Amino acid sequence: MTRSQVATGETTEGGIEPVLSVRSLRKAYNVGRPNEKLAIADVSFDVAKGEFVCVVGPSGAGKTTMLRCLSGLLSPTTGEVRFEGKKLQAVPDRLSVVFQDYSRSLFPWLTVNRNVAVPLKVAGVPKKEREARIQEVLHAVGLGDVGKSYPWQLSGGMQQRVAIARALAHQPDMLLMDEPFASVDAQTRFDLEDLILRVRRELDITVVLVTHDIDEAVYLADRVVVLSGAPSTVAEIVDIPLGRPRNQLSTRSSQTFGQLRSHLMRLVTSH
Ligand SMILES: Nc1ncnc2c1ncn2[C@@H]1O[C@H](COP(=O)(O)OP(=O)(O)OP(=O)(O)O)[C@@H](O)[C@H]1O
Repeated sequence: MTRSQVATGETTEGGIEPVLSVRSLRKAYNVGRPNEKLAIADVSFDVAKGEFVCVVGPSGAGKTTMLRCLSGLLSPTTGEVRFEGKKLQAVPDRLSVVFQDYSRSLFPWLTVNRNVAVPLKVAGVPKKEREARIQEVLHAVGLGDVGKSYPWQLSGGMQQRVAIARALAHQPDMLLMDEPFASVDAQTRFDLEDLILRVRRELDITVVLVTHDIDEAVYLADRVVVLSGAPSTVAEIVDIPLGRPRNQLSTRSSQTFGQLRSHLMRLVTSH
């Protein structure tokens, strides 16, 4: 399947399914009540296996609402989301979500090892395998030696690494991330962006990441889905033809990066 086919949602004649398919997604809150609010009017796009797709849009465009619909945490009002060919009814096993607020997503009374173990215990992974996987994912996010610490003993960036490790522990095919680096300082943010690019490459996972930061979207993505203001539609799906691996200094200072950034900036501010 070519990139443009994925962007428009076509499948090839051979019928290769995208890993995630969003069709005519519409989401209203408080339907039938005086405070009914249409957050998403009509959004369609597909994500191919192994792709990194970022979603940007003006504040209040419905980015978080959309991500919740993509994860199965919220049901669309109309339209559908398919993950690995199946219509989403609940959060599927092969999908993990990382939210912005690590301080609320980690359990402060559990050590790092035990925080990462939670989804594995829920999934019934045997103790020995659980311990091996915890070591593996903590090592992958550069936290091999803090397993016995508590989250509150770690910096914000380290806590978000724990949240990422926990999301990776049950070996998802797809990672959904909602502003995952918004609560950390600029240098830590760059480190975490590079971390997620490396982990995604090493573990061969598909990523959809919502961000309000256009530079971050261009730096990370293969394609960027730009939402219009609420109630949102897709303003444009922009290909990011920057090579990989990317580098915080050289990629961000390239001419192509600057052109893509300006184009996206115009799209987001004009909607
Ligand atoms: N639980 C809810 N009940 C009612 N309205 C909601 C609810 N959650 C979100 N909304 C409304 O839906 C619209 C989209 O909100 P959402 O948080 O998805 O946007 P966003 O693009 O993520 O915003 P931001 O960039 O500011 O984080 C907003 O007008 C918001 O007030």
